[in-house]
Amino acid sequence: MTSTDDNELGARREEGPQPLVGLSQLALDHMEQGVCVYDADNRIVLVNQRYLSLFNMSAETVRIGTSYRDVLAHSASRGNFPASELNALYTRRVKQIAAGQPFRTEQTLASGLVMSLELKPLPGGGWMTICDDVSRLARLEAELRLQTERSQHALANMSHGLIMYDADGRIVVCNERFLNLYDLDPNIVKPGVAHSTAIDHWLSRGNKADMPGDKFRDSRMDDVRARSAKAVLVTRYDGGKVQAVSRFMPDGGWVTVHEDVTERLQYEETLKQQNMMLDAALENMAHGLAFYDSDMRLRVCNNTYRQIYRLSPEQTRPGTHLSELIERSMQNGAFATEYSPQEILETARERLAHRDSSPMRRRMVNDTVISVRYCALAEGGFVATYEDITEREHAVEELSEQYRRFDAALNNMSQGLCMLDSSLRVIVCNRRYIEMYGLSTDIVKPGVSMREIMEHSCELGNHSNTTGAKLYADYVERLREGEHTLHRHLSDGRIIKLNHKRMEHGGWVVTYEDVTERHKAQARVAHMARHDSLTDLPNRTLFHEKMGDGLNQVATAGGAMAVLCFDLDNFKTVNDRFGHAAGDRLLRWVATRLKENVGEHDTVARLGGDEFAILQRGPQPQSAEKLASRLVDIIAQPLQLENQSVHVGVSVGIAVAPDHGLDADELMKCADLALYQAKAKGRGAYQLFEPEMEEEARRRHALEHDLRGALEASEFHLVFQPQVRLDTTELTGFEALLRWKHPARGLVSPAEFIPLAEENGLIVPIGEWVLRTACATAAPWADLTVAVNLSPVQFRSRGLVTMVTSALAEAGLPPRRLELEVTETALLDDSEATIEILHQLRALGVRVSLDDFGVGYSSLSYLRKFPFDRIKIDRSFVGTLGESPESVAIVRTIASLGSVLGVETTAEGVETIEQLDFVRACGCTAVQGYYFGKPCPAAEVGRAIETLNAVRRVA
Ligand SMILES: Nc1nc2c(ncn2[C@@H]2O[C@@H]3COP(=O)(O)O[C@H]4[C@@H](O)[C@H](n5cnc6c(=O)[nH]c(N)nc65)O[C@@H]4COP(=O)(O)O[C@H]3[C@H]2O)c(=O)[nH]1
Repeated sequence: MTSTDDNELGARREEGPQPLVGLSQLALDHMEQGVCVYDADNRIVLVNQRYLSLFNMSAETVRIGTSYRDVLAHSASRGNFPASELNALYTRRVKQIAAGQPFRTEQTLASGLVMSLELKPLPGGGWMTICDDVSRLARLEAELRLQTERSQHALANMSHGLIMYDADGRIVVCNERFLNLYDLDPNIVKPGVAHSTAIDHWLSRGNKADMPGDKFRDSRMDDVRARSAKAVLVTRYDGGKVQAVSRFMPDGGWVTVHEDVTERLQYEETLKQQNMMLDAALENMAHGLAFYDSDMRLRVCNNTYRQIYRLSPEQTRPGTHLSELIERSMQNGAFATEYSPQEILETARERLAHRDSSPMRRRMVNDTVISVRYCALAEGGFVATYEDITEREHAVEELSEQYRRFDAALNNMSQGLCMLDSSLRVIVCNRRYIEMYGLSTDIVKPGVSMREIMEHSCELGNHSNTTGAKLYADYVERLREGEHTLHRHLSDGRIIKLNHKRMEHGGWVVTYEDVTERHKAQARVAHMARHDSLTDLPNRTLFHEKMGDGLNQVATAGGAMAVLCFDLDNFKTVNDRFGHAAGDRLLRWVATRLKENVGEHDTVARLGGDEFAILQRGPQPQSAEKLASRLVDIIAQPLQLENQSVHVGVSVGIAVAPDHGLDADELMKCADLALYQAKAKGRGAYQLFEPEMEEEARRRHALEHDLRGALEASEFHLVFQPQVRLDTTELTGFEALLRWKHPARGLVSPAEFIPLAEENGLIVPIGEWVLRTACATAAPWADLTVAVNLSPVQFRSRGLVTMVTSALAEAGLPPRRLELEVTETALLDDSEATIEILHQLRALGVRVSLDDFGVGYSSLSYLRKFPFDRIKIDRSFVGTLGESPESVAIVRTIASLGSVLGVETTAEGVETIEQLDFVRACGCTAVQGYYFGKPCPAAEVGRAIETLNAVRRVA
């Protein structure tokens, strides 16, 4: 107590027995609790120091006699509670005290102390308050709570299962891991549950030990009783393994920790297996293996080692020194004689000292070669490996040989070859490759990149208009596409074909082939496929393509295009007379004339034989007609062949797109029809297609169709025209002329149907009918001849001579009364063969005359080749005698020619007395014409004979 208090207490002492007050006060002052006693008027009668210090109150203010209200006011002023609550607090407390029941309350003071206050009414009035600092308790409690939480947390998060029992064998605590580990029910396994119950539940969940359940339970109980802390291995319901270890506590309880050892056991098992396998592998290794310690003493070796060195297991006991091993194996005859034990040992020492683990060869007996390596170990000692490389050495030798062969093959290949790795660096390349590009062997060698090679190749000038970098970039791009072939056009004109094939393990094999010649040949073949070999003009195929293109252009862009079809008028004659070489020259000459007369965008083609065609753009048909006219004139010019001047002409048919169509075939057909007409007009003419020509063609077709049935339908008959000797006006015979009386068309002119029959070959059967009918008709005529026309086509058909023989025999007509009329055209086709036939006919005794003489080109040469009995001067000359001096000259010439050759000359088409007189004056020996008689049916021949005889008599 303070001195101030002493004064106060002194005053009190006077009020009571001193010894008691002093002791009480002393006791009060040493109390842990604060005490303050109030009288019934709520004034302090006793207060201890602890009370004042707990509330941080002044002894001057709070002392005996101080009212409770003042005490509270002072406490509020010390910040122990808000002053605003003073009245309310005072009133409430006083009321509670007045209720006569003790009560407790807690108050947190300004100092932070937590104060427990007990207010108790005192018997006989008054009351007291006992204050206790409960702050430490509260702190302890909080700490305890935290500790407990941490423990629980640790327990819950333990990786092992944990269960704790008390001395009575009841569960104190177990963690969740424990429950999960064995799939236990937390409602069964919980604090307070007996050990045996927990074991039963554990067993019921499918967990087991390596003994029956009952036995296991008993064994566990025994362990507890014996406080045996042994580890038990149990099997979980899912097959997992758990190790349980119990620890006994001083209070009699125990804790068991359960650890899931499934993986550990598996790992250990695997390790065991691995070790076993390693042992087995070591023993069964193809390589010999031996471990030595730092003293070069053997620690372990395998069987292969023993076999290589011919050592027994006894001789290779651990601890045996390497030198001993070497000596023993030498004694056992393992080594070839070239080695000494010291040498081998020394080598081993040196290699180990230098940590040289490179392989070294050891020759053993039987030509076996062992590769030995010493490999020093970090922890001391070394491992030695021994590999039998005999086979490998042989293989290497073989491989070297193969490589030499491969190298020879590679360098003797006609193709270049380059093997590239996946980063396009050269693995190997051959000589041909280097030569092909003229590369330097200093640059192109294994390891060089394709990029460097390309740069080098560019520097050599192999590739124009590019750089090595660009070339390489393009190359890489192409390789991305995979295997491919590409063609490099080198600046010297060569073409190199590069073929890229992937290699199995990455990289490329590239072959290089000089395909320049092949390309040229292919180009030639391609050119030949579309060009005529003789003239080098486009052929029919290319012409059609070009025509297609041209027509497309006309269809899309407008304009016009003409197709001109050319046919040489006299080609066959030239070919026959001068031979094929001359014919070829003629064709080339024509090709040149055509080419030099067309524009650069026009196309000249040879369609075959003597057929040519031109595609011409420009205003049409004017351009085409102009061109045709010019070419007709040019080709009509004489040409020197075999030192002779030859005349050929050309006929031209023209069709124009779009006027005559836009279809190639259609247009060609139109040009052909026009050509047909041009030829019909006479030689050396051109003709523009006219739509009527189609009609004409149709008509011709219809006529042809009817003609085919005419013979069978007996629509033919013969008429006979008299032939008269001029000097005596004697009737010498008749010319048989064919007539076709069509049921609908009426009489069709031979001039119309004979060419048609010749075109389609019908002339052969028709001609036979004519001959047989003429012979049969003439047979009864007394000594008169019958002249029958033979078509050139009949000469080409086989059996003409036989047929004539048969007709004569059949009719009983003496051969000398048959005269066969042939035209020059028959002689043109295949003159040699024709002349041979004529000789055969002559040999039969038949007379042969040359018809329509004067209109051909080579009459004189034919006259030399065959001795005709008669020359018939074409009626065109006779008909124009009055107006054409040329005709006069021709008739005169032919007549005098006949006279010189001793051949009869018949003037055809004599209609008038003037013509008769004239041809007589010219020296013709015979005539035929309307003057002496028109052709008459067979029935009228008798009368004609009579009439002519009468005329003769008159003459
Ligand atoms: N204007 C006129 N014409 C006269 C005169 N004298 C005769 N003629 C006609 O001239 C043609 C003479 O026959 P060709 O020169 O052999 O010419 C023949 C001949 O090349 C051919 N031909 C007729 N019959 C046959 C035949 O059986 N076989 C063959 N292969 N061709 C025949 O048809 C051609 C024409 O025969 P045709 O029309 O019968 O015409 C006949 C005849 O009627 C005359 O004074 N004035």
